[in-house]
Amino acid sequence: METTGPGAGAAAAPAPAPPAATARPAAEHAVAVRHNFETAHRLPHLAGKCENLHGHSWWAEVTVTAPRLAEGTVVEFGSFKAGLRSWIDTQLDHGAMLGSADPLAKLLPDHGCKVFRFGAADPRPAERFARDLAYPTVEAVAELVARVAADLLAALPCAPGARVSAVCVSETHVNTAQWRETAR
Ligand SMILES: Nc1nc2c(c(=O)[nH]1)N=C([C@H](O)[C@H](O)COP(=O)(O)OP(=O)(O)OP(=O)(O)O)CN2
Repeated sequence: METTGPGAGAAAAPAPAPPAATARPAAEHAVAVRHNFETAHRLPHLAGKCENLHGHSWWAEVTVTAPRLAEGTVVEFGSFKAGLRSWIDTQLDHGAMLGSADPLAKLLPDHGCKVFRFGAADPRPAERFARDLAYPTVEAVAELVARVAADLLAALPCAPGARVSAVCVSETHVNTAQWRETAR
């Protein structure tokens, strides 16, 4: 009978635990695109000067992240930018972003003005992205752009696991808001 060697005496050491299913990769790739738009907004729920209809030169930066590349890219810049720019220019640029409860949201379109409504119970197709966002604060605009960008990305060829992970929107040189992905 064998009395020495592996397996004899003390119990075998437990096998190392497999990586947790939720483990994040050690590194990821991220690309970002920017676009600007000239758009008015009004925040009647905030006291002060933002109750006035006023305009800003807005910038939006959208970051797309993926754990690995496909054909060397996360997503091809040109096609992603084309979709993002087209949506922003059509829906927001040289228009006004207003809460649907704002009387101007009814008045301005009656006078031929371009209006994008936040919190609309009867949204146009593009306004559905902002249906649960009551007023066009910078924070809400960042969340809107994140939803629009995710919708555009879903229709494009891109790397496996590619997703919109962050959006930064600025209304002035000193006022910015970031939307960031948390749970995955
Ligand atoms: N958390 C938020 N606060 C404010 C928002 C917002 O979207 N989210 N928006 C505004 C107004 O839109 C306003 O245009 C900006 O206000 P404010 O920074 O106070 O105004 P100025 O740009 O004139 O300020 P400076 O002093 O010139 O920096 C308000 N708050």
